[in-house]
Amino acid sequence: MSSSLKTSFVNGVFVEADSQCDVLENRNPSNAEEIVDRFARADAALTEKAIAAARDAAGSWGRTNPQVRADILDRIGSEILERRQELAELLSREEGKVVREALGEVERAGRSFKFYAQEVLRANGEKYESVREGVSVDVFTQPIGVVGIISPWNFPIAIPAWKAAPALAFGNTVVMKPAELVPSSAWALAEIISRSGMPAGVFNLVIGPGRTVGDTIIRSPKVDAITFTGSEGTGRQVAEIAAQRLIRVQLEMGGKNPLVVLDDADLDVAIEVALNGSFYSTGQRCTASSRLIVTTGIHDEFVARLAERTRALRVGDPLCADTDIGPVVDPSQLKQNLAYIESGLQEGATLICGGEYLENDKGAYHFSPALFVDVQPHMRIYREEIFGPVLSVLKVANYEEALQAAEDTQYSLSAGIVTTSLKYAEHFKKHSSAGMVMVNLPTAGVDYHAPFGGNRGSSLGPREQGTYARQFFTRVKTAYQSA
Ligand SMILES: NC(=O)C1=CN([C@@H]2O[C@H](COP(=O)(O)OP(=O)(O)OC[C@H]3O[C@@H](n4cnc5c(N)ncnc54)[C@H](OP(=O)(O)O)[C@@H]3O)[C@@H](O)[C@H]2O)C=CC1
Ligand SMILES: O=C(O)CCC(=O)C(=O)O
Repeated sequence: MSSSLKTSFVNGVFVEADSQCDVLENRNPSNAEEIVDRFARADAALTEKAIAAARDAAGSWGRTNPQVRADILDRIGSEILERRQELAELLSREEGKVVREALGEVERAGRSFKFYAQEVLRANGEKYESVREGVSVDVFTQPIGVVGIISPWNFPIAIPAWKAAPALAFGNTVVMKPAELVPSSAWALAEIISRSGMPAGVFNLVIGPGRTVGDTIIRSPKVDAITFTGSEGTGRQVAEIAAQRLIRVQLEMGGKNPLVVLDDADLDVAIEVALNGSFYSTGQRCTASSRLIVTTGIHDEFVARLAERTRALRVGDPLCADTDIGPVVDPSQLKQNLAYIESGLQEGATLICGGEYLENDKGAYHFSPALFVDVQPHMRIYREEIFGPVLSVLKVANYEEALQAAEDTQYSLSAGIVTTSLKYAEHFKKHSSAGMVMVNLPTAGVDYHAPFGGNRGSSLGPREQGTYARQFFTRVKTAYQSA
């Protein structure tokens, strides 16, 4: 018997489709039996409708009184924050993040909307003195138009929020496609937006595969800009199409982030920073530290203590308050983690602990955090993004070698150093090429109001978040006028 399933939010209406269609089952990575929700996958035709709605709404939304936009964004932020516990549990069930971290993520989403509610009212523009007599020059920013948002699975509500909030605040309309693994948090966000007073067509959500829904968005002549977070491979495809179409693109992709630990480090701080940055969120963060670069004097004691703490991490149900590490997001990511463990062993690294699938009666994708030593810079575990709780330790002689090793990567998103030396801390902040540098702090877990992004293979285009987001989500107009 057929029934209706949710599929998309288009032009202010929640669209349903026949359940005989292509059904997307959102499964709980902690419990193979549990289906969190079911959706009908949208097709290219429905995606085109969402894009057309966004196009039609763009002119009037761009001209809306800023106070109206500010109030709407503020209401969205308030509802997210009021419902943080419920939304965090939903997020844990669909993605596997422990509920403590999920709460932090939901708060970040709510606060992003509240931040951009204020940014709407920020002064916009500059006045220049012209080099010509009797001429005035005004420079100000305007909306780009229709923004396509393609988001990944590892931050199911924060990334959609930190992309949608500035897009909408600065007067653009949105067509969003969340990752297929995590449609429910995005759906909850669309429901909240639908109650906020946002006019029809301004925000649209399309649930469906990257190869159809995502592809339709990036190729549509009605879309003016694309902001994407995900793998480097898909990012390159998005950038190539955007380049052909001469539209602007913002990419946040991978990382192989180094954490340098120097002989003078406070060991307790170093252990906490390494555990958090490498293993929390199951290592599924583009900012995770997956390369630990440790100087010889501290290496052995540091590794011994880190291994002890790593073994003690509790891998389990993300909804239990005492779980440290939730499941891997899905079987294919689990397979990828296990393949990297095999590769590390074959290439001659020593696995001190972890790296195993932890079988359990619920079919959860539990994987024990892994620590490799005797790592060489050419090894795949040291060079490639694993996106799991797998940490490789490289031993180096001194700070200079550590900095050189930290830089030896195609990526350049986040980099950290643990030291008590002001001299090395200052030098590292200046000379690391990473977009974000941390001193005595984990490489992952950043503020919602400061610029976010990296260099080389990690990012392309202007920074996300904070006041810097205006650079991507607006265009600059220079107006000359004769007096
Ligand atoms: N930097 C980061 O934050 C992230 C990095 N990754 C890395 O990527 C690896 C694979 O993860 P995965 O989820 O497959 O990453 P993808 O890059 O495939 O997915 C990211 C987003 O892009 C969409 N997409 C996929 N193909 C296309 C396409 N041809 N056109 C337009 N959109 C598309 C996806 O949709 P759909 O879900 O339907 O495939 C998803 O919404 C991970 O192991 C990790 O290394 C992953 C997530 C986040
Ligand atoms: O570390 C963070 O706070 C953000 C990480 C992130 O954006 C990502 O993994 O995609």
